[in-house]
Amino acid sequence: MSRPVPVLGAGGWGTALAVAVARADREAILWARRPDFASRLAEVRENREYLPGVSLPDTVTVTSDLKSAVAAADFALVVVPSVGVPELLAALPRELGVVLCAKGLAPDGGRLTDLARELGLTHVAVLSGPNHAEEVGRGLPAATVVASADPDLAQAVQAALVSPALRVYTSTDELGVELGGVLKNVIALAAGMGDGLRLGDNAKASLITRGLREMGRYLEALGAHEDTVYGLSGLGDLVATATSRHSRNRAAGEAIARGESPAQGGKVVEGLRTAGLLDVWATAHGHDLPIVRAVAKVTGGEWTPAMGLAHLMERDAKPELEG
Ligand SMILES: NC(=O)c1ccc[n+]([C@@H]2O[C@H](COP(=O)([O-])OP(=O)(O)OC[C@H]3O[C@@H](n4cnc5c(N)ncnc54)[C@H](O)[C@@H]3O)[C@@H](O)[C@H]2O)c1
Ligand SMILES: O=P(O)(O)OC[C@H](O)CO
Repeated sequence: MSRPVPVLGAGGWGTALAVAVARADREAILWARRPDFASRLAEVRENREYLPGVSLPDTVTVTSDLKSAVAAADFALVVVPSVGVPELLAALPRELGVVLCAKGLAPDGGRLTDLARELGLTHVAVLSGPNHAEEVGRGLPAATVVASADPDLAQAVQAALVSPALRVYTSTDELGVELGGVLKNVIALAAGMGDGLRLGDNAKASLITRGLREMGRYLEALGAHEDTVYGLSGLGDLVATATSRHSRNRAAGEAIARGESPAQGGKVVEGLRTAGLLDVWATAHGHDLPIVRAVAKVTGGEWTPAMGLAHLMERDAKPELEG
């Protein structure tokens, strides 16, 4: 019999993934950090704070006891915001497989997969794609990618999630899949700023296209497969996030451009943290990421959104395919 799948983190995405596991005819153990929150969720069977309107199936159990949640598992889905990933990974048994689902960076601006390995975890995978929790939780059709250097782990995760509502692909390009999800949040913030400034459809399409190019250049320079950026974790997630009414990153960008707070009701907006980390890291390593630079300057309070726009529009004219 298949073992239950621990889903560590009971925000919107963790809750939707636990429901997806149940839909794949597997038992899920949903771990929430706060005992009172876990008790309420176990009783009410609906995550009213982070994913209202989605009922937890009977095959999802809820706990705040991390040790018991992972005790019988081969692997766990790690679904807390990137800022909480180091502490959570440090508390897990070294032999456990970890599937990193956060679309963010480690505190030093590096990759969460590298951090996991530095902590002695050797079975590592990432899960990423155009996957708004609000839709996956409701069983609307979606596709996603699990990438790992360990093909057995990737296939085990695929089997634990695949259902008629969720098509799960595998990939060996862990770096490309991981960083696609990280970068698209920053481009989505820029798209939201464009919405807030009422820049129109041409601007949105141009930003997505040049954003994809910026992502592709960066990923390839770091060693990703050249096609990964055109897959679900790259183009797919960029489109889903830059255009969706569900996206917190897009909505945060729109709020900034309107002079409002980017906060999204206590829900994580990864791009706000990523933009600055990525700008510093990319600049230190000699990469030119103009959209990331503009978003980092705006979210860091140094530039207005209009200055960010000017930074992008007034760059030197050049051939499209050159950089
Ligand atoms: N929401 C989505 O549609 C979606 C889809 C794919 C990926 N993601 C990614 O998944 C990650 C989690 O996002 P989410 O939407 O579930 O977030 P969320 O804002 O809905 O919820 C965050 C959850 O994590 C908990 N949390 C916060 N800090 C923590 C810490 N230090 N340790 C343990 N738990 C902590 C919160 O209490 C809450 O339960 C993010 O990196 C996000 O980019 C989200
Ligand atoms: O709501 P966002 O902007 O964090 O995006 C959620 C997912 O990453 C979309 O795939």
